[in-house]
Amino acid sequence: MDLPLLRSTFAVVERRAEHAVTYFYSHLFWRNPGVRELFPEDMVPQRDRLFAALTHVVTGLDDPGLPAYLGRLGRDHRKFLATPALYAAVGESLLAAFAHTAGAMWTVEAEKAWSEAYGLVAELMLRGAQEAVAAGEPAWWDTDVVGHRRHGDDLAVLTLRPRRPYPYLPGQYAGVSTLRVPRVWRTYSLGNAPREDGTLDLHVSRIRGGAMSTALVDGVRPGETLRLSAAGGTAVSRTPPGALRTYICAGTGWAPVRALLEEAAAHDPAAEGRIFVVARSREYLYGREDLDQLAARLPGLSVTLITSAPRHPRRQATERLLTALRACGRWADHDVHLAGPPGFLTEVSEVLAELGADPARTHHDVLPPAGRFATRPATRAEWLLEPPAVHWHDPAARIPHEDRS
Ligand SMILES: NC(=O)C1=CN([C@@H]2O[C@H](COP(=O)(O)OP(=O)(O)OC[C@H]3O[C@@H](n4cnc5c(N)ncnc54)[C@H](O)[C@@H]3O)[C@@H](O)[C@H]2O)C=CC1
Repeated sequence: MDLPLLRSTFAVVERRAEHAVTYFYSHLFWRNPGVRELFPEDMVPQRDRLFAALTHVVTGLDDPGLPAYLGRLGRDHRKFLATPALYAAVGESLLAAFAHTAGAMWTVEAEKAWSEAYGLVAELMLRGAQEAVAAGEPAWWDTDVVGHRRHGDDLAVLTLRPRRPYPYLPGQYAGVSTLRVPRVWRTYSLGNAPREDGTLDLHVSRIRGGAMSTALVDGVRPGETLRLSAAGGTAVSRTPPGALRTYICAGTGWAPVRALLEEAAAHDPAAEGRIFVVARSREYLYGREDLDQLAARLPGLSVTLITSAPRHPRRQATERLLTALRACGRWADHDVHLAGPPGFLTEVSEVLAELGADPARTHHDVLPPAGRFATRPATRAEWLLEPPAVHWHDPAARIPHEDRS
């Protein structure tokens, strides 16, 4: 495959990404009546996602990990009802959009290189999907909502009972979809270690204008059905029994940490280390009872709760956390588990590295990809060639202007 040619044409297309994406979707929907209904109503996040995904593929074409990644992606895309015919239609429209946007750069060689590259991507994704079918894995898991507990105006913990066994590890996340917001999938961490009755918790923080989080916090009620996609994420426990560890979470980042603590309480109750729970204010420190109970089962872990002072911006809590982390020692000996808003993860990881924590032992979910569109919140949709990273929503999207700092 002609990588330099792929990259040089992509660089040209990328400069007119907005135009290319508009052309791509218009072409796709015009040529394939019926396909529009497979996509969410709000297409704006789709546009960002498409280019984030293309960037990932183009930059990673020579990455030996790409086939496995694309296989997982294909397996996951069954939830979007992605058929081989749809993969072919997407490829055709993508090439048409590139040809239109790249102008004089779109030579016969460039078209051949892109056609081959897309063919390979589609083949690897479809193979992943076929393997999942062969293994008997469903495209998604239907679950019944059996509990819905509010914590203040913006937070809710939903309890779901999957209708068939749902495999996952503590610390992982799942795509979630509700018919209240058709065809939209959002990622949420699973808030408990697997239970005997199979139920699992989602912790949801409402974002302003966020259709999915608003539906889950305000709308969804027990008795309704939610769909879950296959669990993903590598921020699972790798700490050997007895080794030191630190758990740091902010906001609903408490969910995966809670799951990891449940796992530790069951299998490694003598674990030693520390837990830091950060929230924008005392009212947002939800789940205190659970934390107290888990702390009692894990007496070797010290617990520190950190919030912003009343009427102070929410990020003051992060500054307070960083002060507390600087006062701790032996970072090189600790496995660290981090969960929370993307900006929080970036800032805390950097400080931890400065303090001597080993980045290879600092575990958190992948951050949203950097790039041209990265500053826009990608909140409510996923589709073919979704971006590589989990799109935790951008908390800035829900901070009122007067509270930004
Ligand atoms: N596995 C993971 O990493 C998980 C991540 N999340 C993400 O965590 C966030 C939770 O949202 P909320 O509960 O509403 O939290 P929030 O918006 O109330 O933030 C909680 C605290 O995080 C810190 N923070 C927020 N934005 C920051 C930034 N840009 N830089 C530094 N510190 C920052 C502040 O101290 C704030 O008080 C969402 O973005 C969600 O997508 C949620 C669950 C799991």
